[in-house]
Formats: sequence, structure tokens, C-alpha cells
Amino acid sequence: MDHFTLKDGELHAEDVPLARISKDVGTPVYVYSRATFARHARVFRDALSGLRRPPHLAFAVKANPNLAVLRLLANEGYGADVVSGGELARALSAGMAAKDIVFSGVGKTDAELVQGLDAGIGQFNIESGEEGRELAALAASRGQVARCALRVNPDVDAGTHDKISTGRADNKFGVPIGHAPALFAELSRLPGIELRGLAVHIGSQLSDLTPLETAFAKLGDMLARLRSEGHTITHMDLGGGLGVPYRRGEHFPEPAEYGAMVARITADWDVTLMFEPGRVIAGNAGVLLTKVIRVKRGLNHPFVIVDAAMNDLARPALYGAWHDFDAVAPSGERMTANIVGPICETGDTFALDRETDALVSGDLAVFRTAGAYGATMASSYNSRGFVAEVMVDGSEFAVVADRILPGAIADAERVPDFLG
Ligand SMILES: Cc1ncc(COP(=O)(O)O)c(C=O)c1O
Ligand SMILES: N[C@@H](CCCC[NH3+])C(=O)O
Repeated sequence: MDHFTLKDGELHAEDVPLARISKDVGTPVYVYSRATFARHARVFRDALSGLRRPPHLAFAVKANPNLAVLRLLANEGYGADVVSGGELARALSAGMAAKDIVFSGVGKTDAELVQGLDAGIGQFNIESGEEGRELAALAASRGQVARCALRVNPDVDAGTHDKISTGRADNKFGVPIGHAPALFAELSRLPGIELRGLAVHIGSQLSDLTPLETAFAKLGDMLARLRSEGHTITHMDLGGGLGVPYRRGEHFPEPAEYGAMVARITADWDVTLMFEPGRVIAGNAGVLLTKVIRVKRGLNHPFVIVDAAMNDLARPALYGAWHDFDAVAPSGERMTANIVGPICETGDTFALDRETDALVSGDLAVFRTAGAYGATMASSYNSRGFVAEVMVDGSEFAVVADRILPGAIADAERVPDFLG
């Protein structure tokens, strides 16, 4: 359930008509619902209430790093899963406690490892022996001990889009799970790190719990083995990955089903479980509001050219992803159209042969389920600037990210003297 609904024939975000946001802020603009974010955060937490110990919940900042979103989630008791120094800085400045931050990522630089050590973050998820040795040396040289988990690759196919699958043997993430015993034996002897657990994340937008269950079962076997070899394991990080419906009528596992599966598989683990949900919290908490520039006749169907483009919402161009598309003030009439942006490449196509509300030039419409991996993946391609973001709270709203105009981007560029 979300809070983007028709009231008196007009689409609202909570109690704010989207037309009002368009008038005040312009389009394209991402619109987030505070109530939906908070609801999703609570639903996910409640889904894990059957665990033996309270879990550690770390929102995957990559899904939506807006500072207002992070503050909202910090207020809901969430920490953060970060994958860069930039995300770490955001999580801290949004008010998340350093101890509640987990640092994932296959290519953390020395500078980023030091940034994490300086901040005193809760856990580094190391993704290789090489990274573990480097982190141990950096921490020891500073008289610190970094809490770590080893991210393992369980060789499980998540059954999702190839580009967002992370747990198959040939993916770059983690270490092959079979290498864990030797790495634990080696790394746990190093001063500078306390290797206290395992981490796994097999991919994003999972539509089926079976691959997760398979991966967690493998993790449980490895936990037992590591303990039998004398290691103390106190934390196990089960990552994120739960998918959400993008298309009306699609069925996805509910957080409660996920929670029940986790409780069953981990019943005798005797650890603190950690989770890194992203999309399931943010996806349906946002829409991308856009205006129709013009409707142009096509060979078979008209082209509805909107003022949002692939630089604002990359998912359709990158993954062929579907986003439901609805008029803000539907007339009741329908049309079949190709929905495209203004960018000069054919990839700037949101939908082909889509049955949708009838639209004419100047009408407003939304791409739904744009709260995750939306604004955060924006670029300024075609010198279009960066899209604005708004958060709604009941009948109020606030701009939570200014539109960055093309001129401001050009201001950061220089023509060197040698070009005259
Ligand atoms: C390590 C890690 N944790 C968590 C996530 C969040 O995933 P999702 O948004 O699918 O929950 C990702 C992205 O897939 C990730 O790479
Ligand atoms: N960007 C991807 C998700 C990537 C998840 C990263 N671990 C998407 O929009 O679906």
C-alpha cells in the first residue's frame, strides 16, 4: 500500500495534490511520501519480530541517499548500509549513529577504510582476503580494532536481472563460500580486526524466497563449521534483496513471509542478525512526476514525450524495467502509446505499446515505484541538470533536493588557457 492515491479525481501524495507540487517546484520531480517510508520501515521491522534477538536494520543507502530519507529512517531506528565514503558521510550527517553503520562494497579504497575507522563504524563487510589484510594493517597502525564480517558468495542464482544479480560464483562480490574457513583461520589471527561474522547478499528485486533460503542455509552450514573450528561468531548479515511489485497485479513475497522464512532457517544460529533492505523500504514510497511536452503521431502508436528522461530515471533504459505510468488527472479515456523522454537516443524510452490514460500536451503523469534507485541514479546527460526531490508529510511538502540547473554543472567546468 502506498499513499499516492486519487482524491476527487486527482492524484495526491498523501494530502497534497501533485499538481500543486508541479506548480511550485516544476517537473520532473521525485515525490516521496513520509508516511509510506515510515510504514514500510515498520512493516519490515515487524516482519522480523519472531527472531530470538532484535535484529540490526541497516537501510541500503544506495537505494535512496537523500538526507531527508535517511533522517526519517534514523528516526525509525534504522542504521545504514553504505558502499562509499560519500554514502558514509551522508549517513552520519543525517544523524545515523556510527555504530549502526555497516560498510559494504567490493572496492573500498584505503581512504574509505580510514574514513570508516575514523568514524568508528559498527562493521566492515570485507569482500576479499586482500581487503581484510589491508584493513587489519590500517586499523592496527592506528591502534584500533575494526569489527568485520566476511562477505561470502554462496553461488546461488537469485533469479533476477543479470545486472543486479550478485551471488553467482562468477559475480565479483564476496569470496567463494568455500574459502571462508581458510580466510577465517588467517584473518582472525591479525591484530586490527575482529572477524565476528559472515555476510551475504545475492541480488536485488528478488521475486521468490527460495534462492534466499538456499543461500541462508549454506550460510548456516558455514556458521556451524566455523564454530566447530573454534571461531566466535556473533553477527550474521543477511543483506537485502526483497523485491517489490512494479506492475499492478504482480505478486511478491510479503515481508512477513520473508521474516517467517528467516526465523525458521536461523532458529538455532544464536547470533544477532543484520539486514540491509533498500528497495522494499523505498521503492513504493516515491513517484517521478513528469509533464507531457507533446504528443507526436507515430507509425502505429503516438509518442507521448514527457519532460522526464533516462537521465532522471535510468531503470527502464538500463534494465528494461517496467514502471506503472498514470495520469495525475485521468479523464477515464485510454490510449496505447510509446512513452519516451526528450534525450537523443532511442534508449530513452520508458514504455512501448503501453496502454495508459489518455494524455495531451501539458498533462501531468507519474512513473510509480520510483523511490528506490531513482534520483540516486540520475545523471546530467544532454546537459539536463539534476532532477529535484520533494517529501510530502500530510498536507505539507518540502523540497528535499534542489533541482541542479545545467548552468550550475557548467560552472564547475573550465576552459584552459591553452585553448585561447
Ligand atoms: C550489499 C548490498 N546490500 C543491500 C542491498 C540492497 O538491496 P535491495 O535494494 O534489493 O534490498 C544491495 C543492493 O542490491 C547490496 O549490494
Ligand atoms: N540499481 C538497481 C539495483 C541495484 C542494487 C545494487 N546492489 C535497480 O534499479 O534495480
